[in-house]
Amino acid sequence: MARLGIHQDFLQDLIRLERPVQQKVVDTILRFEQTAHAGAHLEKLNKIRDERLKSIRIDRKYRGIVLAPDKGDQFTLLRVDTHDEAYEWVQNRRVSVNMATGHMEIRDEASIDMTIEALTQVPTRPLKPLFHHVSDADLIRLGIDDQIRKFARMLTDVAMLEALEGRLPQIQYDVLFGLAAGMSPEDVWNDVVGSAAPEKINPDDLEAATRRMPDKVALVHGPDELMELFDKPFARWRVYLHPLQGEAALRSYSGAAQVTGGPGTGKTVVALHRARHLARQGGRVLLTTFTATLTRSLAESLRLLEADDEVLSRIDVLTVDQVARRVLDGHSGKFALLREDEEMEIWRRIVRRRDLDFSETFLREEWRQVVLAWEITGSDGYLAARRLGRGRRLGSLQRAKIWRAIAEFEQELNDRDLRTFETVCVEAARSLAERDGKPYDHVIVDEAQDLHPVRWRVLRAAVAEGPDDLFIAGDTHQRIYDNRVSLASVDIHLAGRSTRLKINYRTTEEILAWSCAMLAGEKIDDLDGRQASLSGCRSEVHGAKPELFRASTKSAELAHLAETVQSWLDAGVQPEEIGIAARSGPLAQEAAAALTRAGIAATHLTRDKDGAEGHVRTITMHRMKGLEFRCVAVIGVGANQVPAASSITPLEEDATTHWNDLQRERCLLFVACTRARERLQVSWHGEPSPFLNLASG
Ligand SMILES: Nc1ncnc2c1ncn2[C@@H]1O[C@H](COP(=O)(O)OP(=O)(O)OP(=O)(O)O)[C@@H](O)[C@H]1O
Repeated sequence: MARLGIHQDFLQDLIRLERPVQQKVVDTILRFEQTAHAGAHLEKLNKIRDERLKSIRIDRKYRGIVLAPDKGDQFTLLRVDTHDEAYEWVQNRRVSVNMATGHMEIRDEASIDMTIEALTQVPTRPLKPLFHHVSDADLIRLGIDDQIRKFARMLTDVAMLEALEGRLPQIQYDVLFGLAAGMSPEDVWNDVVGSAAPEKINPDDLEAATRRMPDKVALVHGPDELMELFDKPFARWRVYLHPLQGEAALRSYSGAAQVTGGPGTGKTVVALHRARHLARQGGRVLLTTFTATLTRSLAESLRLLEADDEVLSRIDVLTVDQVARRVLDGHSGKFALLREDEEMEIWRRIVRRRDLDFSETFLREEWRQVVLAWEITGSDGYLAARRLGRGRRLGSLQRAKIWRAIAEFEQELNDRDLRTFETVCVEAARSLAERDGKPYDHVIVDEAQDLHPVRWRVLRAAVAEGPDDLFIAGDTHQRIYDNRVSLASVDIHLAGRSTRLKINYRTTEEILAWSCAMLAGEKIDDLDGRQASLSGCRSEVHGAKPELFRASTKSAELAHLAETVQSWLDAGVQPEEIGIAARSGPLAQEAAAALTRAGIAATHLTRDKDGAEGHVRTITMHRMKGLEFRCVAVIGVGANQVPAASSITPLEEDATTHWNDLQRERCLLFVACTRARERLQVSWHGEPSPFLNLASG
């Protein structure tokens, strides 16, 4: 039976078509797949360069463009447009196989030929060729074919290359752009070409070429899946998986493994596919992360991915704290949990009573980051502790005083039978470690960068050490809480079982590059004790540059926000596809009120309040994690608001924590900006935040 693959770019176009046209596209595709001689539906086009491109009739006005291979029965739908537009597109295009990646690629062959011709006419000028430093052998190895090589050799300036962006096959353009920017062929190979080339590439076998790119061309199984794909085009991650994503999600590992990568590279998608894969094999799976909001969104996505209730019943989607509470409820019964402000009050009383010259925040962090993180139980251990990650040097006498204060705090919790989230985890980890039977066969962690060591110990103890025990997805550039860990210190050893994803599927290249520039020069550790890197993280989708707006007052900033949101709505963006992020809850709330006053329905999202249908969402930057929007406005990015002064430890109190706090605030802004799919506006009143990348907006 003929199979029709759907190219992902086409799916994006489809969202823009009117509903009745979408329905006709679905009908056409179903008819195509149901007939024995699928080719019979296809029309040959005259005067086109590549005869393997055929047209398919959708209705009187619309045509589809289908790649029909010379042999085989796998076809690929590349485009749907009005008759004239579709014909204009196809006329000059040629499809080929990239000899480095083995993938199918499309170029505007006519424009490239015309440019070569025009350049040949220009009298030679004594300018150095742009690629004088790159040998033909390197160009060929990087997949630059004859036509593009001829073009590349004529260039003397990168602007000439940029003028043909969108007309060259994308990978070949990126290769040349990287070389022109001074990257070595090795770096270009690693960052652009990516994975190892397939062994044997047949330049004429387009069917094999499309099979090698499941993240771009998905073969849909049956009409239901097809309808669903059209109904929920944003959930296309269910069927389009990059080979690296698929491999990371489905392979067997001899022990703990991780997937890393910059924002929007599909780490959560991999975690979801892995959870389903392991549950389908009969395993009891824990899919976990650090906030209840994120678990809710994971659970929803999982239901999109897997319809079988039996498989779903084998997957628990819980925060680590929920897992720990379940364990304790099981053997200690109900217990009282301290809120953070109540806990601070106890520390404050201890500081006053003992007349200490340390703040309550310093003591609490010393307890969390040294005593709990390193499982210190006695004064000897504390006096000898290396206090990694803490910046203030402490003499023996100071340590002794601090230890007395910590012991008093722990005693008070004990006497009053109180627990904090962390102590619940400590007890749960101990209880789990003593058990022979573990509650799970596989533990999958998303947003791993934000878990405290005590939570890691719960997870380590919840699954027996062995093949496929722990699978960890995270990106330390997006760490937005105070928790740092080296996995080896909690007995999780990755031993090189790590995959780094590089293609961002959420954001445009313009938004991604602008946001990444805010982290340039920051030294950020990964979970394995090495330095993390965003190099090579890129998006294949282009769009408008981020817009920066400086207002003189807060009300002028909010008035400008209302104008921007209105212009997005006027352009056809749905209200719920717009997210407004602010550093503080009150500012996010004010933004919702300002929008409402301007006649735009808006809701401020909180732990207990989801956005209503037809409402724009305003959210704190912390709550942006796990969400994404077509259009994002980040507001209040002024020097007085970002970083938030109250979240920064004074330099004189603890220098390391001070710098860590600043880095975390910078990462928080990075997270908020990288939630935008298509449009990003960043605004402030007064002086701009020192983190802002003012240069290239
Ligand atoms: N192979 C793919 N094809 C199409 N879309 C994809 C693919 N992989 C991921 N996506 C989409 O990209 C977006 C980001 O994916 P996901 O949330 O998994 O990334 P992430 O790496 O976990 O992001 P972050 O670290 O920023 O939270 C989602 O909209 C997802 O649907």
